[in-house]
Amino acid sequence: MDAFQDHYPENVSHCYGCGSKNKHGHQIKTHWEGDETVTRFTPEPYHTSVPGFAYGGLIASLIDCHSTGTAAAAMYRQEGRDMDSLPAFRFVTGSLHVDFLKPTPLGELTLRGTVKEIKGRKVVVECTVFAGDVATARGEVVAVQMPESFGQS
Ligand SMILES: CCCCCCCCCC(=O)SCCNC(=O)CCNC(=O)[C@H](O)C(C)(C)COP(=O)(O)OP(=O)(O)OC[C@H]1O[C@@H](n2cnc3c(N)ncnc32)[C@H](O)[C@@H]1OP(=O)(O)O
Repeated sequence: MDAFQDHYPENVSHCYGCGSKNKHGHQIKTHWEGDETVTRFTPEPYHTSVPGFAYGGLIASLIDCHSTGTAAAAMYRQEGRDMDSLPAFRFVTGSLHVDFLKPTPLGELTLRGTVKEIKGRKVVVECTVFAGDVATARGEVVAVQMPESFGQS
C-alpha cells in the first residue's frame, strides 16, 4: 500500500523516524484508514527498555513521525490534492507530548492518529499507540509547516 512517506522527495527522506533513505532509521510507513492514520511497527530487541518492553524514546519518535506525516497528509486531503502535487506540504515538529499509559511490550505496535485541528501552518495530531487492543501510550504533536528558512540561523 502506498504510504505518505513514499511521497516525500529524496532531499527530505533522511529523517531517522520516517526517511526511506535512512538505513539506520525506523522507516515508518503511514496510511489512511478512513479518517484515521495508521502506522504498524515492530520494535527490535535492541529497542528494549526493561526486558520485554519497548524504550520510551522509541515510542516518542514513532508518535513524532507518524504525526508529522499525518499533518502533511491531512493538509493535502483538505485541499483535495495528491501528495505528489505542488506546492508541497512539509511539516516539522513544534511540540511533542507523550503520556506513557502502560508498559509497551516488544511485539507489533499499531499507531492510530486523528487530526484535532488545522489552523494556518499548524496541524495538531493526536496519536495512540496500541499493543493488540491495549492503548499503551498517547501523544499530541503540534506540527508546523516547515519554513523556507529551516536550518538557517
Ligand atoms: C517531508 C518533510 C518532513 C520530513 C521530516 C519529518 C520531521 C520529523 C519530525 C522531526 O523530528 S522534525 C525535527 C524537530 N523539530 C524541529 O527541529 C523544529 C524546530 N523549530 C522550528 O523550526 C520552528 O520553531 C517551527 C517551524 C516549529 C515554528 O516556527 P514558525 O516561526 O514557523 O512558527 P510560528 O511562530 O509562525 O507559529 C505557527 C503556529 O505554530 C504554533 N507553534 C509554533 N511553535 C510551536 C511550539 N513549539 N509548540 C506549539 N505550537 C507552536 C504557533 O503557536 C502558531 O500557531 P497559531 O497559528 O495557532 O498561533
